[in-house]
Amino acid sequence: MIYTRNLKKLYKSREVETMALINVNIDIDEGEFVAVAGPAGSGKSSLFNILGLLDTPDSGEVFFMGKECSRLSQNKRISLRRGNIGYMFKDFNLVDELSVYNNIELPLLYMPYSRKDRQKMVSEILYKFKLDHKRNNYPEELTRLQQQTVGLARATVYNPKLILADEPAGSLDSTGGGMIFELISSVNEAGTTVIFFTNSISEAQRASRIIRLFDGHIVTEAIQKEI
Ligand SMILES: Nc1ncnc2c1ncn2[C@@H]1O[C@H](COP(=O)(O)OP(=O)(O)OP(=O)(O)O)[C@@H](O)[C@H]1O
Repeated sequence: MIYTRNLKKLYKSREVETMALINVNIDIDEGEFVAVAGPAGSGKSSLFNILGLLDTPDSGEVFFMGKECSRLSQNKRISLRRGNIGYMFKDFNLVDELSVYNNIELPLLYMPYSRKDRQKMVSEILYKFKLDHKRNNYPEELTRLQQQTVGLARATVYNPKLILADEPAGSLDSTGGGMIFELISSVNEAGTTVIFFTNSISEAQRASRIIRLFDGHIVTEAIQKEI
């Protein structure tokens, strides 16, 4: 599904150079549920952005669905990720001015779906995630768990092949975190590959496999349980 070869990411400012990723090699198969775990500054966001085709490495390669993407133009990366990759962000990233329904519909507006198809897709996911009664509410009227559930609904409404989630429970209490991980697991069980990024080992243990990052390196990989 997605794999990398000798990824390097370097940030340069006038005074300092930071190696955010150093020779990162990962292989993720279709249908896997993988956690990338590491402390602050270990390179998780850099890897999220590169695996999500939002950014490119300074060297090394990224293969997504059989295609090498590290040197693709921005437009080509946009068309490859559109419909294929769903993103969940730590701070939800919902549009405050849009209702729950319109937030979830938003990515579909950039894809070739008719209005009728969009209505069907959004209604189905609202029902599935038990958000139907909130369809006309705005983000500020929701609990944090409901906001993150809308974030997951928006990431999955077009049935992407891969979901990338950056600290999906980072803004939630442990009960809310447990509930969002149950929903993410259900999306994975339905066939979507999931990679989530976390600084919490107990959260990482919800995955089938943990990839540990430390100072831009992969430290160990552990199979947690049979898939
Ligand atoms: N735009 C940038 N300019 C300069 N340095 C950066 C930039 N982005 C990240 N870094 C540095 O690269 C390293 C890896 O950062 P990254 O954000 O990928 O790690 P992280 O594990 O996601 O951390 P956090 O959990 O704090 O978000 C850190 O040392 C960070 O300070």
